[in-house]
Amino acid sequence: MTSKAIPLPQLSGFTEREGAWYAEEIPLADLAKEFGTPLYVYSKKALTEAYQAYDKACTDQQGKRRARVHYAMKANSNLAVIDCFKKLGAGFDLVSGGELARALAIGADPKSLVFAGVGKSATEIASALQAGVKCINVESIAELHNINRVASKLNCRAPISLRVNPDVDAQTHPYISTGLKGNKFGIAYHEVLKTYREASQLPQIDVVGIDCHIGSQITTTAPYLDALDKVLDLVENLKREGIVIHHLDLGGGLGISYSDETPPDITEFTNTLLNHVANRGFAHLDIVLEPGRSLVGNAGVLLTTVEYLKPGVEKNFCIVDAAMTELMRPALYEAHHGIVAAQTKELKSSTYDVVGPVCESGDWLGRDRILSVEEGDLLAILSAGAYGFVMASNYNTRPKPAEIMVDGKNAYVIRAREKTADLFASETILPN
Ligand SMILES: Cc1ncc(COP(=O)(O)O)c(C=O)c1O
Ligand SMILES: N[C@@H](CCCC[NH3+])C(=O)O
Repeated sequence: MTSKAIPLPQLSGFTEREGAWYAEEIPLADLAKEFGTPLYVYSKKALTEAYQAYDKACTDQQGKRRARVHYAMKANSNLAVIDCFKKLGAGFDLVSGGELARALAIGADPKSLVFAGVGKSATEIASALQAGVKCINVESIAELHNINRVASKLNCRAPISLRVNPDVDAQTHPYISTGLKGNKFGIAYHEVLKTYREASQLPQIDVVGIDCHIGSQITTTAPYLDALDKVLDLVENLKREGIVIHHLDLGGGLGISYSDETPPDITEFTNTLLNHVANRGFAHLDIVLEPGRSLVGNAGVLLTTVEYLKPGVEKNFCIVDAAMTELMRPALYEAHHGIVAAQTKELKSSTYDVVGPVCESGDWLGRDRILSVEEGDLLAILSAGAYGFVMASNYNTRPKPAEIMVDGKNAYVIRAREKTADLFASETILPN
């Protein structure tokens, strides 16, 4: 039936009732029938609850706001998803001109936007300044000077913070660790004070904040507190030098449970960080949080149909119609996602590697899964709401799947399935 050996994550938007899996009030099988597979399905309830947990923890008992959530839309940037968060009161963390365009397309307040990224182009910097974003998080001295030049050309001032690389081990997968001195992100800790001094002398630059983001899928608070202490030490030193910091951006990175991980819950995590800031005497700062995965990861599943069962010499393969092109995380990080049959069947179970049709041996979605399935059955790949569709590709000329948002008994197409002909519509062949 399911991969019994490995626990499934706790989900609020997706439940099993009498052997059938539902997205809120709709059986997954009905969604697959109506919209086809592969299919991304998101639960509005699940992402709303996650946001509200952050929002509540960001408000003190007197109702005073202690921090603001700027959703890191890189995790899932579908307009319907970001619009839900905007309506709930979120700002956004951006990493490209494309994400800026998405935020502006849904009418986000530019003053709710922070813009990070190691390689912002002059065009992207200009768009952010023209839009009037809250802050550009600067990741190198060279970028700082480029921002100053662009602001000078536009005859405006650029609000900036420096992204500190605190050299703290987030104890996560090496590909998604960002706060170690060997990572490309942020300004080396020992160079931060010097760079702030330089920034404060530049004619078009306004120093407004300080920023730190140490990685993703982090399951303990200890590395956050280590990084926070280092950042607050810098804020103290800057104050002594007369450089005033107005906001403190603590980044994102809180992990979710894909199977048996036990990250702190959103409330505990947020309280621990904000109480630490307050205990060190910095509660007056405007505090920014940039969660991505913890808001959407467990609010989405990827539905896929079993094409063939292929008994192998060493392994049995369950070949499905989704692939690494739809969900790249297993191929890229050997990431685990729970996989369940959308409808339980009384069949003999077997152990399978769940694989896609793509022409790569790395094209797998789950390994050694115990499943009771036959051809044509529907599987749900769990915890696929973050870094799922956004990392999809058209490799092997595969159209990207549709995305659906479920709200109670209603399902909405929030992105239509791509059409094969559109994939090469902008290509041209030589005249002869
Ligand atoms: C600057 C920045 N902020 C926030 C995030 C969101 O991280 P997560 O989805 O792990 O919460 C990321 C991604 O790691 C990031 O690079
Ligand atoms: N894509 C990564 C997270 C990257 C976070 C962005 N810095 C994942 O799927 O886990």
